[in-house]
Parts: sequence; structure tokens; C-alpha cells
Amino acid sequence: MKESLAKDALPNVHVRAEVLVQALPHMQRYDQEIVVIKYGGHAMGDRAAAEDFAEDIVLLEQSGLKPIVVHGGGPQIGRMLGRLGIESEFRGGLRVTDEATVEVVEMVLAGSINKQIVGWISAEGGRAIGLCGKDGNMVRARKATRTVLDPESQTEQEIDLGLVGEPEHVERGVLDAVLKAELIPVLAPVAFGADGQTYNVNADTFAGAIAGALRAKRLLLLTDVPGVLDKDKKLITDLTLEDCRRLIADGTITGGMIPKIETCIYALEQGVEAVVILDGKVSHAVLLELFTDHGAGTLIRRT
Ligand SMILES: Nc1ncnc2c1ncn2[C@@H]1O[C@H](COP(=O)(O)OP(=O)(O)O)[C@@H](O)[C@H]1O
Ligand SMILES: CC(=O)N[C@@H](CCC(=O)OP(=O)(O)O)C(=O)O
Repeated sequence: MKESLAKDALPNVHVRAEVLVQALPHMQRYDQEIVVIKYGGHAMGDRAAAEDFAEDIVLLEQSGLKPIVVHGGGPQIGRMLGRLGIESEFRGGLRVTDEATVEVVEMVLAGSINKQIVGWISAEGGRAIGLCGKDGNMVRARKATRTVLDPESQTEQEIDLGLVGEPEHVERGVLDAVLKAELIPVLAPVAFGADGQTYNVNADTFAGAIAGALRAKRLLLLTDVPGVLDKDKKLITDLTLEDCRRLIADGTITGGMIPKIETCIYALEQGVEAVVILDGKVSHAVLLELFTDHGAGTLIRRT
């Protein structure tokens, strides 16, 4: 049961009292600052936490901060591909994407998931607008290139990921206009190529490009683990860029955590102040991270 102590100060938000009591003294901390929040497909599987997530986003906006949501949807794409009998494979944490797959990716990400999140935010009293990287020419991508170490020849071999894109240009005009209109942008990680091609972009990578282009104060990556874990599965609370590179090289960081860490490195190099990887299944994870002293998850800074 949710209480409604916040009702008078913040008319549309009904955050639990104990969370709000912790958060209120810190709410000026990010006044008018842009915070990019990447909401991963695994994290959004939990319905109750999804409602709390939407509440947090509305509360951030109402407290003077400028939240931008970038969402994923990997598991949901996987389920839809399964229903359609289309096989799918990941290499280096990225989905190999052919023409049939990109059509489903766009349908699930820019269609159902994007509108679902917009709906959750509306239900909590916020005004969100759902877009993808193709809208307003926001994110132009080029074909992503990746190499893997061939175990036999011990040489780096290029792998073809098909229509996987990496952002090469972010046109911030459309986002500035949306923020100025006091709307909350909810972005699906689908981009366009110079040739008009649709590209499937990893949601972490997309969020990093947006955060970097807008010099966001914070980039929060919400996932389904408490943060970056060490070899004993214990949470690492603070990391520098150098630590991140070492943990990838020594195999502590694998799979889907690799694009996340690569995103952190990119965003920090672009001028984002700090990146946090945290568990989106925890109730009010965003609020607790931004507005309490102890924070949550793994905080990553340049040095
Ligand atoms: N060192 C690590 N610490 C935490 N998670 C890791 C690590 N190495 C690999 N992972 C994996 O990365 C996953 C998160 O990436 P991913 O599944 O792509 O999440 P999302 O869908 O939220 O983007 C975790 O569930 C975990 O299985
Ligand atoms: C190229 C690539 O891998 N794209 C991702 C896009 C969605 C995504 O990144 O979703 P999560 O954040 O939930 O993992 C995919 O097709 O699954």
C-alpha cells in the first residue's frame, strides 16, 4: 500500500513516505541538470518496480531535474523473435541483426515497450513523449564493427553483426525542444543510417551517446544485478576508468556487462560527470541513488 505524504508538495506523486523522507533534503542537488536513465529490459520485467520507476521519473521532473529515459528490451525482443520462429544470436553482448530481425526490434522497442513506458509515466501524472533515434534525425548511426580473438590463430577477426549500429552523431535540437516543453523524453534505441537504413543499437550504447552529447550530470544504467560484481560476486561500489578496463581484460566483466562498461568509458570521456550501474528491480532505485547520501550500485568516475 502506498502512502500519499508527498501529495501536497507534489500533487501527482504518491511515493512511500520513508523514501521521500530520505530524498527531500537532497532534491536541490541536481536542479535543472540533465540525468539520463537507461532502463534495461530485464529490470522492467518486475511490474511493481516498473510503477515505482515511473513514479521516480515523475518526481525527478517535478523537483526541477531534467530526466531523459532510454529503454532497452532485449528479453522482450527475444520472446517476440521466438514467437515468430526467427533465430537470434548474441556476439560480444550484441544481437546479430538481419533484415527480419531489425523489423521486429523496431516493432518491439519503438512500438510496444516505448508506449508502455510512456503509459506508466502518464499513469503517475507525468507527461512523457516517446521517440526513437530516427525521430527528428536525433541519432545517426553507422554499421558497428567488432573483432573477436580467434582461439586457433590467436588473431583478432572481424565479426559481421549485420544491422547493428553505433551512434556517430546526436542532433540534440529535438531533445532540447522536448525538454523546454517540460515533457519527459522516452527514447527507444533504434537509429537511422546515412543511407536511410534502420539500425539496432544496444540500449546502453545509445544512452551513453545521448548522455555524452548533452553533457549529462549523471548516467544511470538500471539492470538486474546490484552493480558490477567481482569474481566472488560481491558488489564493487566505486570504480575508475582504469579499473573498468582491467576488469574487462581479466574476464571479471563479461556478456551484457561489456557494452555497459564500454558505455561508461565513452560517456565519462565525453564529459558526463559520473555513471552509476544499479539494480532496477529495487523499489525506487533511481530516487535512492540520486537523492540519498549512500547511493546504490557501482559509481564509476574518470579517476
Ligand atoms: N562482473 C559482472 N558484474 C555484474 N554483472 C555481470 C558481470 N559480468 C557479466 N555480467 C552479466 O551482465 C548482465 C547485465 O547485462 P544485460 O543482461 O545486458 O542487462 P540489461 O538487459 O539490463 O541491459 C548481468 O545480469 C550479468 O549476467
Ligand atoms: C545490438 C543489440 O544488441 N541491441 C539490443 C537492443 C535492446 C537492448 O539493448 O535491450 P537491453 O538493454 O534490455 O539489453 C537487442 O537487440 O537486444
